[in-house]
Amino acid sequence: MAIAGDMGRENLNTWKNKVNHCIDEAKEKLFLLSKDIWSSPEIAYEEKLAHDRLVRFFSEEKGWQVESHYKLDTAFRATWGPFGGKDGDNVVNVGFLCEYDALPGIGHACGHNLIAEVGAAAAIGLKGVLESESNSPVRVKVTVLGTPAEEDGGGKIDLILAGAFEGMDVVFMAHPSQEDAVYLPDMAVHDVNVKYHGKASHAAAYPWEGVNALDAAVIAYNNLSALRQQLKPDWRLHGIIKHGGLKPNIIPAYSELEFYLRTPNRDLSCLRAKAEMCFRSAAMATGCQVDIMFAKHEYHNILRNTTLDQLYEENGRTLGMQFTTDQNVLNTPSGSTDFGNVSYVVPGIHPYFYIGSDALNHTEEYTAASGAEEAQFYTLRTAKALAMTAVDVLLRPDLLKEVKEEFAQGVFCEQAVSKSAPPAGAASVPH
Ligand SMILES: NCCCC[C@H](NC(=O)CCN)C(=O)O
Repeated sequence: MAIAGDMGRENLNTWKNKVNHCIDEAKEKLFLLSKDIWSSPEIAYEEKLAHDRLVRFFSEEKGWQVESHYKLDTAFRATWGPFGGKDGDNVVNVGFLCEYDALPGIGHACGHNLIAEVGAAAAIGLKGVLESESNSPVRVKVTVLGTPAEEDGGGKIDLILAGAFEGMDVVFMAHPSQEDAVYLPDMAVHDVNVKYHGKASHAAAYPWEGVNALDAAVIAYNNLSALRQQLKPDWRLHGIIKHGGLKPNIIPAYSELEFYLRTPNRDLSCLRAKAEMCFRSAAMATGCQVDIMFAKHEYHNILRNTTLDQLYEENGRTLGMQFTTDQNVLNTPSGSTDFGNVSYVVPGIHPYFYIGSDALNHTEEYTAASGAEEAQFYTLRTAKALAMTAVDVLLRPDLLKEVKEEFAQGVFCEQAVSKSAPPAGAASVPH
């Protein structure tokens, strides 16, 4: 790949070193930011303190235009630039995403405080080098988007629909994990909430008068467990009973289930239809009424951009990252993310990073690891690799074009696959 105009490899390296220097200079305030978010965990769409803390962080930095409550109550946007290039040049808008929602009950067990820190650090690093190198060959704008509600709901999808990603050329974020990995296969997911309505009665004196909603939930749960054997190995179906009654001697008049349905690509219709039959048949068996409510948004799988992946990997290696080569890890579904939907509207990457602990995400041990000082080295190293990748995109001519061409091709192929899939609905469920 060529390197911009008269800017040779040496210049590219100078820029990258400067990015790293700027991030290192800010490390104390970045740790404070992350620690504050970690100390007051808030669940999806309720991240008021995290929102305020991030807004304060960018307001205290020079030169950022900060919009609090940007399109969503707990979203924000901070922009800097355009800067460099020549008046009238096309502006390259580089986006960094911050997540900051926690899980109910166990705090920042997925390390989203570190995701916020990575986004902030990478943006500061990129701005720092652009400011200090007055000879940027391209006109650049840096956008930080605070995206709430990844664990539940899909804040990024709300923001896509509200136009928040329009005009962005490329977008970066990274997610804490057990290893450094440029890409792990995140799956499409659709959440479903199911309510059974029965009839209460004295469970010993006149049980025949009751209609047992807990039985419906249990039958549905078992139906889905039986279905699991017939699913493809890389599909996932799992859930909880959220409400199962009030007391053993009251036949439960109400029960509630919450399930996640996941497949490796965007077409969830087959799994959705199969699950729906499991829920409905449980209602029939018990005589309950059932309400099946699929979530407003489906998350898509991540559309990969290998051009960006390779750059990130090269940059990560220069910083000492050892990317996993374990095929089990690389090929096993790693959950889901609303970044999947972003990856279909803007080219981007969502690498995973080691945080200095073998604890597994969504455990109390991971919560502890996400708040520990030991995670800082790895978090800032990840931010550096992302910002260095942004530098590549800005300084190497034709690279952005390549990134965009791969993106367009990927979207086109995915659409072709979706169109050839059978229509959604129970009638199309294969046996
Ligand atoms: N409501 C469904 C969203 C679940 C998102 C969650 N995300 C992560 O764990 C991030 C790592 N991929 C999940 O997959 O359960």
